[in-house]
Amino acid sequence: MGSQDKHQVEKNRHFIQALGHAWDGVKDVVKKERNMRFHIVAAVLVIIAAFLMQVGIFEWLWLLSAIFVVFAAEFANTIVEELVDLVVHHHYDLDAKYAKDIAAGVVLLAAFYAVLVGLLIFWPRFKSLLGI
Ligand SMILES: Nc1ncnc2c1ncn2[C@@H]1O[C@H](COP(=O)(O)OP(=O)(O)OP(=O)(O)O)[C@@H](O)[C@H]1O
Repeated sequence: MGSQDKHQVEKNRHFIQALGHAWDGVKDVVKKERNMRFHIVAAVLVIIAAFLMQVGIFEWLWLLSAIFVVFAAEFANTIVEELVDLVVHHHYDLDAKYAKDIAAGVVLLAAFYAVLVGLLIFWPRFKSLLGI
């Protein structure tokens, strides 16, 4: 973990310290989770496409919301994975499997939602670009 206060267990003393720990959390998820890096690449591609196709303000809102829903789902999934591993220490456990599979399901649903939003916004533009 990236924190400078490696052994801190008491509450944060000030906002900047809390912000530092929150930023460490974001960096850790990006560093440790391959899927998170995949989501970031996909989000950058969507943002480039949205710029190129000059989508409107409400379409930007839908796209950005979909991106953040996927990011939030991946963060929630990582929290569940870390907590389960903390409790069962990598031993096989049916409840652990249940919790992790549900957490992964949340990411799947979020990704499905994002693909749907992307299709609704980009498909009509692709169609007119391709002349079909
Ligand atoms: N302790 C456990 N007991 C039982 N099943 C487990 C356990 N740990 C993981 N699994 C099973 O393995 C799957 C993948 O585990 P885990 O999510 O830890 O790995 P991952 O591939 O790194 O996930 P992600 O791709 O979301 O980061 C889980 O969805 C679950 O089905």
